[in-house]
Amino acid sequence: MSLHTAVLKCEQLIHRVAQVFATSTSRSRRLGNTYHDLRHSKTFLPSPQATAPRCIHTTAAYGTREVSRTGFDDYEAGRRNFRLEVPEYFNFANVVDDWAQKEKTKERADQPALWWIDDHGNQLQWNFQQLAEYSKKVANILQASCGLRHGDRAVVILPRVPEWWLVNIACLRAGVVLSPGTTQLMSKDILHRLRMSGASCVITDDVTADRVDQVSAQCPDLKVKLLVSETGQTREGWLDYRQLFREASLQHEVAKTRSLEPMQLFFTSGTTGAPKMAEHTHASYGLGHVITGRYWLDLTPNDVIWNMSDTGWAKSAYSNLFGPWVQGACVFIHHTAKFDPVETLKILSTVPISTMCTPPTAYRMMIQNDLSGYDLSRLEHVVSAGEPLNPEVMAEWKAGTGLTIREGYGQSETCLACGMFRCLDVRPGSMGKPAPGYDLRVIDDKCQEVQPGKEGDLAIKVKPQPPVGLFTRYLDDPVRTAGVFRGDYYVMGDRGLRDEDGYLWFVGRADDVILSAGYRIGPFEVESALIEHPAVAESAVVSSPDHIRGEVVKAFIILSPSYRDVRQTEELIKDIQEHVKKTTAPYKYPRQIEFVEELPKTVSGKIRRVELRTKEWEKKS
Ligand SMILES: Nc1ncnc2c1ncn2[C@@H]1O[C@H](COP(=O)(O)OP(=O)(O)OP(=O)(O)O)[C@@H](O)[C@H]1O
Repeated sequence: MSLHTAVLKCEQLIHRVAQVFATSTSRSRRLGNTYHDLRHSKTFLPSPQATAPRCIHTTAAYGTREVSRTGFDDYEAGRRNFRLEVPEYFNFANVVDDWAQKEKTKERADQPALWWIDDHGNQLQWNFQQLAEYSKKVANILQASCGLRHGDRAVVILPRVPEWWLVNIACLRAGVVLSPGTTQLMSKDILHRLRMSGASCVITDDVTADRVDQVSAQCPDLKVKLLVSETGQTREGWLDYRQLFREASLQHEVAKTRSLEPMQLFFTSGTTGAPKMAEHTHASYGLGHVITGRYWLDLTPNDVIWNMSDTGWAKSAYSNLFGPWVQGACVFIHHTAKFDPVETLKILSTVPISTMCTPPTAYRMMIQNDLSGYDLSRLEHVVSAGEPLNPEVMAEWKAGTGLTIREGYGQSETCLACGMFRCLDVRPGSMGKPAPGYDLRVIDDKCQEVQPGKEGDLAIKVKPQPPVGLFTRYLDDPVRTAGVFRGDYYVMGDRGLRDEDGYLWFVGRADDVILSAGYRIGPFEVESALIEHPAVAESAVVSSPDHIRGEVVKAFIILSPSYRDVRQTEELIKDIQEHVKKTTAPYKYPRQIEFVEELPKTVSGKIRRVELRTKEWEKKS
């Protein structure tokens, strides 16, 4: 099947996505701009009509559904009718080119596809035509200057600069397999990634270039280094992206990539141990994220989405690239070193962002502020993923903004596997229902589905067919790959349960579940109870060894600002414990509490309970 006939056979998708996958057109338009001109250019601002429609928040309670604009209105029927057919050849760069073509023919309004700002007041907006053209130049840099060939691998470690998006699309165009990394990586991590991925090229900025140079001699596969300097500097042993960009040709033919050949390699967050390298194909992420963009994010070409994920994680591919652009939406980026809740709220008040995707931690920090002081009326759809979302946080956000946060659940190994889709009545604390195309179940050790209300392993049925979005393997690690499959299932490493109505509830990562005196206790439930206490800003709950119960629940707590100077900590501990006993089943209350200034987190902001637990057990062994 050719690209032209690559069609998503989902009832509601057929018309639209068939157009998206239609022929790409190669065009040539002279660009007089240098890089710096581009960065500071204000090409256009979306007209008021082009911004997302204002939402009238009529949902007084969580129970009310919202009208989905692009996804489905009837969950069961939508799932039943969903088909995602994989053609023999597929390349997402053609989707970008197709939107570019639609802009020319006015089928898509002339509005940004990428809207970028930084902390210094710089702003940039590119439409799909510009994205298509600039990424063709970068594809030529990769092939002609870096000497990369179809199938070669490149590690890309860039902060949230516009070049990250160009390099992503350029790698697709050239058939180069991209492995993204976060700028927080140090030399040792970079060495590990370069070696594990076998990359022949590294693309990075000034800061990380230093770290690469400390280890590059130990990477025999690494042939070429491409510097994307923010300051315009050059560096010995590195190709200069800026210079090459100015000279690169605009003519480029998209590589003919098979749907099932490797496209990207993602390192997992390392929440539970050393990061694993999950391999995805052109189809698994390029096509699989139709579910993310259309059904969960519910995006249209008129939407502006802000996903705050770091460029180094799979989540960025979810909601910063494939999900939005398959729908023709605009990706908004704020290039900043650190998440600042007040700055975030200010941006939401001034930029017409319609859809926000951010982890629970960010919501937890934002609700510490008086939300009524910000005009958040343009926000229409808000989602959360990466960690479980506490119902208390949801309630406070709802009280302050009128908006319901809808959860999504997925991994680097998958696309969105489960979500609180807009057509579903929300149940706070639940992750929603399985995504279209995903047969996500709760199973026991013998691969039998467990009864509603009973805890088990969250697992995706992969036989007779795995869902399109599933990874192919952990690179060069057949043992680990085999270890995550059980019978007909891919076992996700998380524990959960399903209620009578088919909603899924996250209990905890398999390793984080606490076994105390015969009870199984998920940390999330205890943390959700704790955060309802006014003294608790954030917490992490782990097991601690106990000679009678085997293990007990221990909570590490960051106090909220008004409690930081409290002296009677014993009294406060008792009060918090009593509160938990009243809020959830008493056996779950934390018998031990320790107040801390901060919690260990992965660079993607997830709490590393494994670190606290290990220290706890080492301390007492
Ligand atoms: N909505 C959610 N609720 C609860 N947990 C979630 C949610 N979304 C994602 N997660 C957690 O994040 C995990 C996926 O994250 P990711 O692929 O980045 O790697 P990781 O599991 O954090 O790291 P590692 O596998 O290296 O330990 C899921 O398996 C789950 O544990």
